[in-house]
Amino acid sequence: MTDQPAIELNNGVRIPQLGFGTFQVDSDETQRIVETALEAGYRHIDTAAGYYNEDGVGAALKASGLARDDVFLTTKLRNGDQGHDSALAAFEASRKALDVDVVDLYLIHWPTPTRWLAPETWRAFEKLLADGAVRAIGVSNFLPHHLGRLLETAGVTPAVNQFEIHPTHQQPAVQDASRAAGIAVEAYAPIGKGEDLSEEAVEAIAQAHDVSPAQVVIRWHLQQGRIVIPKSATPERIRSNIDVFGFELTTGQLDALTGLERANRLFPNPDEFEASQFRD
Ligand SMILES: NC(=O)C1=CN([C@@H]2O[C@H](COP(=O)(O)OP(=O)(O)OC[C@H]3O[C@@H](n4cnc5c(N)ncnc54)[C@H](OP(=O)(O)O)[C@@H]3O)[C@@H](O)[C@H]2O)C=CC1
Ligand SMILES: O=C(O)C(=O)[C@@H](O)[C@H](O)C(=O)CO
Repeated sequence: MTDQPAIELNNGVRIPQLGFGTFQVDSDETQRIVETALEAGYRHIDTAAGYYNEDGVGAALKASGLARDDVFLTTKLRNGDQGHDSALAAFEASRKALDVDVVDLYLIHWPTPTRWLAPETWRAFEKLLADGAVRAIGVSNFLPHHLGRLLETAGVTPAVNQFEIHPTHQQPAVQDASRAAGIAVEAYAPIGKGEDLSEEAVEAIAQAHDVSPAQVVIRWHLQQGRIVIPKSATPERIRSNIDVFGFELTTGQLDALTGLERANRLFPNPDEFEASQFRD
């Protein structure tokens, strides 16, 4: 493992704080960009059954020649596979596609509150954890009331909540509720799908440090203790997005970025997103 910051999860497992996202990339391209990412030094890859590219991630891992223990792999359960037995079957399919024995972090992708199958899904996740098939279990897109509802019946507290956080949409109440429950906060769409990079404050801070706007925003997440998983399919950006350990933002610069909040949601509201994520 390269010398990068890690966060200790609530069960003692350590996750590299900076990871690499793979949403909206097909399998072949995923293999190429994950190979580039691993060469650049990323040791944490984020995928999902619903991205239909887990096999590309697995192929890149094999091709890299890195030891399995040196790379932290996260995948997620598709909404349509929630339920106890269906989650266990879907996990086996993900494990096969990734071509690994153990997944480091397995997430319930969305709460799907109308169907609300989280309690029985979570029992399956707890079994996978007890069996050693996964090292940590968590959730994604859970708002405070979804966390509260899950915790009423959960035996194991989720290790991670992965949700949308970038300068123009930070969801402070979700961050606070997650942390208060001992759940690590992981930022997805961390640079606002690229859209937050043209904010004047971001550009000014980038100029001051002679770095890119993306490096500034990634650094803002890291200095605030969040796990962060930027995606890029562009080799130069893949490399520069991890080159963020040679400068530090001042408190004033952190505050200026936090001041960009304007509830600018780019992904669905978790209270409304019930899509199965099946392809057909
Ligand atoms: N749990 C969930 O529901 C969700 C999880 N995720 C996860 O989070 C990851 C990251 O989120 P994502 O939605 O991909 O968005 P990001 O915020 O990571 O932004 C990705 C976009 O920014 C561009 N970009 C990347 N680096 C730079 C740079 N240095 N300069 C300029 N533009 C740049 C990319 O372009 P290009 O690729 O062309 O370089 C791409 O268009 C996902 O890939 C996925 O793994 C995301 C959404 C939902
Ligand atoms: O990227 C993800 O992980 C997602 O779950 C979402 O992008 C979701 O699948 C979607 O497509 C929202 O429109």
